[in-house]
Amino acid sequence: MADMHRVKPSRSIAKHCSWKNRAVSAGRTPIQHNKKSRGQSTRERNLKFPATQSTNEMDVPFLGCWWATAALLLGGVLYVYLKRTHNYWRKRGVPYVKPLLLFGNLKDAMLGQKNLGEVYQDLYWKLDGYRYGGVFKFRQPSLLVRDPELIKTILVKEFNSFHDNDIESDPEVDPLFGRNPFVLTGERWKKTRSQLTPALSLGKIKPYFPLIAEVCVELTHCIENSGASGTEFELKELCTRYTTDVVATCAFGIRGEGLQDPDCELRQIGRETFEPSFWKNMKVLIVMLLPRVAKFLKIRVVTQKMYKFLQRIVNEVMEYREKNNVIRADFLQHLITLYKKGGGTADGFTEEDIAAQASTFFFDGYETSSIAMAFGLYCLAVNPDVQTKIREEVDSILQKHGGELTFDGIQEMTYLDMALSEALRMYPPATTLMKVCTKPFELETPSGGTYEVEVGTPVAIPLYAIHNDPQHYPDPKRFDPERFSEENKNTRHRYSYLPFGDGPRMCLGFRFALLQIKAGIATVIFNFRISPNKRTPVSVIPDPNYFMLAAKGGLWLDIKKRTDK
Ligand code: HEM
Repeated sequence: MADMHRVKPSRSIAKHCSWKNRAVSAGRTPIQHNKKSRGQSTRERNLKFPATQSTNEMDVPFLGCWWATAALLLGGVLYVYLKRTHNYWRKRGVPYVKPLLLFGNLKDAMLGQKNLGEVYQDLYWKLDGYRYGGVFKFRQPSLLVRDPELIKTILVKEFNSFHDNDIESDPEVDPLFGRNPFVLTGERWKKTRSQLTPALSLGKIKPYFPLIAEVCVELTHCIENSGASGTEFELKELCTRYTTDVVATCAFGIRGEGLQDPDCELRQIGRETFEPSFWKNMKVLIVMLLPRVAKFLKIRVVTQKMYKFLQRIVNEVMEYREKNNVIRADFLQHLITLYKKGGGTADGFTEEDIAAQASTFFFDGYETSSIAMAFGLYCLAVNPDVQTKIREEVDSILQKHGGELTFDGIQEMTYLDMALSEALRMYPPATTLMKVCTKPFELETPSGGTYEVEVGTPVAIPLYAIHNDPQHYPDPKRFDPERFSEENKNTRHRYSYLPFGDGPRMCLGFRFALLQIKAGIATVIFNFRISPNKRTPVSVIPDPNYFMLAAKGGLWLDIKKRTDK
């Protein structure tokens, strides 16, 4: 609470007084200066002039003075510009966290000292006791929302006032990412969302399941045949190779090779985009936090090399299917159907849209899912009793379905569902929802007045902080799947759990994500035993150089073949 500013009328008098005192002491400065200038100013005393000087020689210090004055003036203007917004929340009677001059409240994220989720968690606690408060995204005032009921209002009830995500990408500059529903706004978002939604309903993803099951077989082979020192694996890397292959087969219609070859082309593309590094993180943070700067600097999330690669594979597969009359139950087929219906016109669904939306699957789906799967397995390794319970569930359901991993079987694994929900609570891959106000909206201030959220105001919903708040989840660091039993779920506010967001902009691929993650975890638990080793972190430290949530140093553990099957 130390650096949080609350608006209390009685304090404003004190503030006036200190302001007045400063003005008086400032008034003294010229007098002191005049005293000094009776003789020589410090600057003059430090300058050594020759006994006789021409006027031209005298120009040098004069020029120096000129530049110094200009620099001072410029610095002053910049200072005023950066500082100008700092009164924003105080003037509106909104509790807020005191900003720093350049970074606002995001210094630790921008300097790679803390993960963005942790930065928003710190701000969340500084605003403890309030439903919402003001923070600063650099110099831009933005809202941080704490109260689940208010979150529901923003995401669902008053969706029209918070319609868009706080991110911008120009399709002209970044043709693939610029078409991603996550960055689209207004009518264009609505149209694209309605085109893609049918392909990701529970009924529509059921036919994808045999493709996922094939990758699960590859996953088993991969674990049996590799691993540093035989049994040691880094979970995030292993799970990313799995989700790379699932995306390859379901979204691009090709056989993935990530589990066979960790350096296959699609995995390289993924690494180029997502592997934690200070500069990559900086690029993505600029796109996420300073969308206008990103637009001005023409920063691309999808590099030219990736763009060409993704475009090429989509074109090749389309050509092959066209020539050979192949129709396959996958996401790409859905996109091809949309293209054919739209006639490929600029107004309809174009060829570039096919590549863009197949890439959406890749960019929005594969990394988030591999993070969730890795944390899910980590939680089971360090909680062997839960692992045993899940193994019993998987064994009995597989037996019921003739020893096969099936779509229906996965839906019956209720304890696995509870355990994965708990892992997503503790470690939500997307740590913060970033919305923007699109229509003025009134909020009550703590003093009983009102404040109108202005169009363009960013709104942060800090999922990582809310999911780890003991008020919603007592003893939040304890992994306890029972929190997600039907009975226990009903004891807390629904909007205190949002790993996939909610409302009309909720994650489009959440059903698919849960399906592929559960299939992957069930495969590992059915075939192997997983246990911590010397390198397994006792507690997870979020990687500061990563815009999502990943464990610094990785999630290492042992995976050994089951002998009791
Ligand atoms: C565990 C895995 C995943 C997590 C944790 C996750 C999380 C999220 C979150 C938090 C959002 C923002 C929701 C909001 O603003 O309310 C989102 C949006 C989105 N996700 Fe996911 N996601 C996952 C997997 C996937 C997959 C597999 C796909 C694709 C098949 C996908 C596609 C999308 C799309 C297209 C959006 C933008 C939706 C819109 O703005 O209309 N996600 N996701």
